[in-house]
Amino acid sequence: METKSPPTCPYSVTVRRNPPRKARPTTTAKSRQIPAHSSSWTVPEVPSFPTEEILSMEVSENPNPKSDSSASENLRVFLRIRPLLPSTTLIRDQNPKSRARNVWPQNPAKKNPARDKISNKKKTRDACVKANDHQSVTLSPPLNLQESKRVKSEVYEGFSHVFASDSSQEEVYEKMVSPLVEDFLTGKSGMLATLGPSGSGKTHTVFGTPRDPGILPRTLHRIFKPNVEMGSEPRRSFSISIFEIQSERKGEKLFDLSPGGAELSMQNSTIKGLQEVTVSDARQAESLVAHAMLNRLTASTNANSQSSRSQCIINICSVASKFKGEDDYQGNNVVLSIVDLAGAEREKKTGNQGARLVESNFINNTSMVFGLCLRSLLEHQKNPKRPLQKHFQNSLLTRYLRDYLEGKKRMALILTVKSGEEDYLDTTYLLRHASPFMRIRFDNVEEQQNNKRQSQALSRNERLKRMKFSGVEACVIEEGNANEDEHRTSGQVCAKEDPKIFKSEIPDCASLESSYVELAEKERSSQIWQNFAKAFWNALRQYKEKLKVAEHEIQHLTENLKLEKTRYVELEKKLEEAKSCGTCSQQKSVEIALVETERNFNQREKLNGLGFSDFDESKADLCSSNTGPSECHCSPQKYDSTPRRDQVMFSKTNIEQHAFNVRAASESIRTSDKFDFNPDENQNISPQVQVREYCPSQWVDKEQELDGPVRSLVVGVVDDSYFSGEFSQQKNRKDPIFSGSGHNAEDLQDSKCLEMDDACVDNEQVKDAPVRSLVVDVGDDSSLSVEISQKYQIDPIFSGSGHNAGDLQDSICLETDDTNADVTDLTVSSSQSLVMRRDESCSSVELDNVLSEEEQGSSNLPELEDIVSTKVCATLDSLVCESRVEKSEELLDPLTSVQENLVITKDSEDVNAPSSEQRVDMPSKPEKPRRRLLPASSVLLRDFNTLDIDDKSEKRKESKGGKKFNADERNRTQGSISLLRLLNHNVRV
Ligand SMILES: Nc1ncnc2c1ncn2[C@@H]1O[C@H](COP(=O)(O)OP(=O)(O)OP(=O)(O)O)[C@@H](O)[C@H]1O
Repeated sequence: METKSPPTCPYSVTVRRNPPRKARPTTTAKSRQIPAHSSSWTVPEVPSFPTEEILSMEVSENPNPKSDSSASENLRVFLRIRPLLPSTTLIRDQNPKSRARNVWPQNPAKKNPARDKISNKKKTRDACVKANDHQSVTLSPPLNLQESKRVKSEVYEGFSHVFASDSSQEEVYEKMVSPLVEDFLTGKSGMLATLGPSGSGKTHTVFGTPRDPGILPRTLHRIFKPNVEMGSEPRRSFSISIFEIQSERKGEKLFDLSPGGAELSMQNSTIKGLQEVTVSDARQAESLVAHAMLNRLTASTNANSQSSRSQCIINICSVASKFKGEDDYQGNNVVLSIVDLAGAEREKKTGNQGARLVESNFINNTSMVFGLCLRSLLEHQKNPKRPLQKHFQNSLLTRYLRDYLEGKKRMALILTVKSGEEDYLDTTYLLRHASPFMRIRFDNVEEQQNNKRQSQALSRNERLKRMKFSGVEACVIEEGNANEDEHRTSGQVCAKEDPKIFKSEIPDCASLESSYVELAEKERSSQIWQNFAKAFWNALRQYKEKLKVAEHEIQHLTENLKLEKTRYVELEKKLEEAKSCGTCSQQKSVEIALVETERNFNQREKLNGLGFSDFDESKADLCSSNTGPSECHCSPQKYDSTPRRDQVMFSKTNIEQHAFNVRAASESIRTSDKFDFNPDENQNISPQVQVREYCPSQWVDKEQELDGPVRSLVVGVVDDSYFSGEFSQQKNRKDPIFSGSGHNAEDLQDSKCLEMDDACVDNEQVKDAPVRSLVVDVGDDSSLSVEISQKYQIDPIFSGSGHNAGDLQDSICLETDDTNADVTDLTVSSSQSLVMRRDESCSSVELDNVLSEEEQGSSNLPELEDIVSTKVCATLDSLVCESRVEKSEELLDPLTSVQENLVITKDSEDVNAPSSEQRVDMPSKPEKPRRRLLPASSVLLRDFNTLDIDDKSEKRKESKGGKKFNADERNRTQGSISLLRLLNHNVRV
C-alpha cells in the first residue's frame, strides 16, 4: 500500500516512542483501518498543539490541594476552668459511702483529715489559673513555687474558647458542642473529647447532673428537638452506642454500657458486639445514657470522690431515613462521638494503691498515648518529612480513634483544669502539652466525607482539562473508581451483617479517604503535566527564536558568499585580461630587462656573446638587425621626465660654461622593414651594438656617464662611409665596451681619431646593412648625442641630446681622410635649429632657438623654461659640415628622415667648439663639466608625445622622396603606427 508521508513541518518535533504495544482490537480501531484498495486516503489532520490552552492555564504554585487554608480547619481546643469548690463539698466527696467502690488501700492522705481540711481551705482561697478572655488564660504558680523555683506566670492563648470557672453548662454546650451538633445534623461527623486531670470536671462537663445537665443530654435534646424551620419532623432515626475501655491486669478490655451490654472486642478499629440502641426521642436517649452512667466504673480517689476509672465513648449515629422515596444523603453514616476520658492522676497526690494504682497507670498511659498521637500529628503537619508515628497502636482508645488522631476526621478538645494552687502542676502540665494541639489542622474533612458527591459535582471544564492531560482513560478510571467506591460502600453496607452503624462507618470512611487520596494524586499529576507543558512550550519558543537568528545569519553568510563569488569572477576576468595582455607585460618586462642589460656589462657580454674587443661587424650587424625593434621598446622605460629635469639642472649649472644640452633621440627609424614592431622578437635584441653607417671621414666618439651604465656612441666618419657604434660603460669604469667598431672609449679618447683601417668596416657591407641609425655622442663632461638614422646611407637623421657645445667641440672628432680639420658647418634644422659650425681647426656649433614655422605647430614642450625640447628633423642637409657635406650628401639618402628631440640650453647659443688640436689635449683638461647623456631610446620615448612622425616623414619623403622610397612608404607608415601604438600602450600601462 502506498502511503503518503505527512508533510514536513519546519518546526515539528519528532517524538520516538518505545515499541508500540499490541493494542486490543477495538471497534473504533477497526473502523479506522484503511482498506488496502483505498488510494484516496488522506492524511488525517494532526491536532495542533494546545498552546493557547496551556498558556491560559494558571498553574498554582503549590500543587498540593491540601495546602488550601480555606478548606482546612484547625483542631478546636476549649478550656474550662473548674471552680474552686468549698471545703464542705470536698469533705462530702470524701465520705466513705461515696467511695464504696474504691478499693483498698485507701488514700493515705486520709490519715490526717485535719491537715487536708486546712489545705483545702487554702486552696479555695487562691486560684492558679484565671481566664484573661475567651481565648487566653494566665497560669500563676503558687507563692511557694514562685519564691523557691522562681516560676513565673504563664499565659496560654489561642483557645477556641475559654470557659471560666463561673461558666455554665449551657454556655459550654452552646459555644462548644452546639456547632458540632449542628454539623452532625447536617451530615458532618465529629468528635468531642475531654482531657484533663482527675477531678477537673470532665464528667461533670459531659454528663452533668440532673439539675445541670451536661453537653450530652443537651445534644440529645437538640437532636430530637423538632425542626420548626422545616415544618415537619425529620425523617431520621438515631442510634446510641456507649462503651468503655477499662484496664485489667493483662491489658485493656471493652465493655458495652448499654443495657444488656457485655465485654466487647476490637478488630481493625471495629468493635464487635457493640450495641447501637436506636432511640426515637430524647427521653429514650437520656434513659440509655443514665443506664450507661450507672454501669461505668468509677472509684473514689483523693482527687475525686467519684473518679472515672475508664474511658467512656458515646456514639450518636444518624441512621439513614427516606423522604418519600428519596435518599437523604446527609443522614447517612454520620457519627457524633463524645469521649469522656479518665483524668490523669498523680500517684503522690491520689495515693492509689493496688487496683487503683493499676487503673491509674492505665489511665495515665491512655492519656499519654492520646497526647502522643496528637503531638505526632502536629509534628507531621509541621514537617511532612517526619513520619506520622503509630502511637495509636498502644491503646484501644487511640486505635479506635485513629482517624481522628491522624487528622482524617474532625474533632474538638475540651481541656478541664482545676484552678486551685494545689493543682498548679497538673494544670501547667496539661496546658503545656495540650495547648499546642490547637495548631493541628484537619484538611478537607468535609470533602473527604462527601467525596462521592464531589466527584459527581466536578465541573465540566475540569473534566475536559483532565481529559486533555490525563487522557480519557484517566477520566474513565476515575469514574470507575467512583463507581467502585459507590458499589463498595453499598456492598459493605449490604454485606454488613451487623446492623450496627458504627461497624459500617469505619470502612466507608476509609474508602472515601482512599478515593480522596487518589483524586489528590491525580490533581497533583495534572498540575505536574501542566507545568511540564508550560516549560516545554517556553523551551520551544526559545529554540524558535534561536532558529530565526541562525537563519538570519545563514542568509547573511550566503549573501557574503555570493559577493565573494562575484569578486572572484571579476578577478578571474581581470586575470584573463592580464594574461591576454601577457605579451605586452612580457614585452615590458623584456624592456626592463633590456634596460638592465644595458646597464650591466656582464649581461651584455652574455647577450652578444662578444666582448668589446671581440666585436665583429658582421655579428654586430646581425645584432643590429634584431635591435631594431628593441630600440623602439627600450624607450618607455626611460621616457619619463627625469632626463628632462636632469637636463634642466644640467643646463642651469652649466650656463656659465656655455654648455648646451643636446639630446637627440631617433624615435622612429623607418628606413627598414625591420623596424616594424614585433614584440616577439625582443628577446634577441642587442641594443648595445648598432651599426648604422660609416661616417666617411671622422670619428665621433665619446663616453657618456650616467648614473648607471654609461652609454656612449661613437660615430666614425671615414671617407665616404659612416661608422656608427655604441659602446657601454659602467660608471667610473675606464674600460667602456664599444659595440660596433671594436674600439674602446679610451682608445678613442686617447687617439681622438680612429684610423680607418681599424675602425672602418667594409663600406659596401655597411651600405647593405639595414640599420640606418647614426648616433653622435659628443663630449667628455658634456656631450652631444646625435643619432642619425639612415637607410641606404642617404639622408641621415641627426638626433642629439643636450650637452654643451664646448664639450662637443672637445669631444667631437670628425675626421676625414680627405678634409681633416676642415671647418665644418653643422646645422641642425629643427624647431630650435642647431647650427654647428666648425672651422678648420675646430668645430663650432651654433644654436638658434628659433622654431621653424613648419614644426612650431607640433611643438609640445613648453614646460621647461630654459630648455626647449622640440622635435627636430635633422638631416645632414641641415646639419652642414662644410668639409664633408658633399660626401655626406652622396651617401645619405635624402628621403631618410628621423625625428629627433633636441634639447638645447638657451644660454648656450654660442658655443665655441675647440679645435681639433685642442681636442687632442682634451683629456689633459683638469676641469670637465659633468656629462649626462641619456640613451637615445630613452630620449626617444620621453618626448614621445611631441613627435609627429607621420607628417614629417611624409613630408620628408615627399620632399626628398624618390621613387625608391615610394615603394616603402606604406611600410614606414605602418611601422610608425605600430610604434606609436606600442608606446601609447606602454605609457598607459
Ligand atoms: N464546673 C463545675 N461546677 C461545679 N462543680 C463541678 C464543676 N466541675 C466539676 N465539678 C465537681 O467536681 C467534682 C469532680 O468532678 P468530675 O468527677 O467531673 O471530675 P472528673 O474530671 O471527671 O474526674 P475523674 O477524671 O476522676 O473522673 C464533681 O463533684 C463535680 O460536681
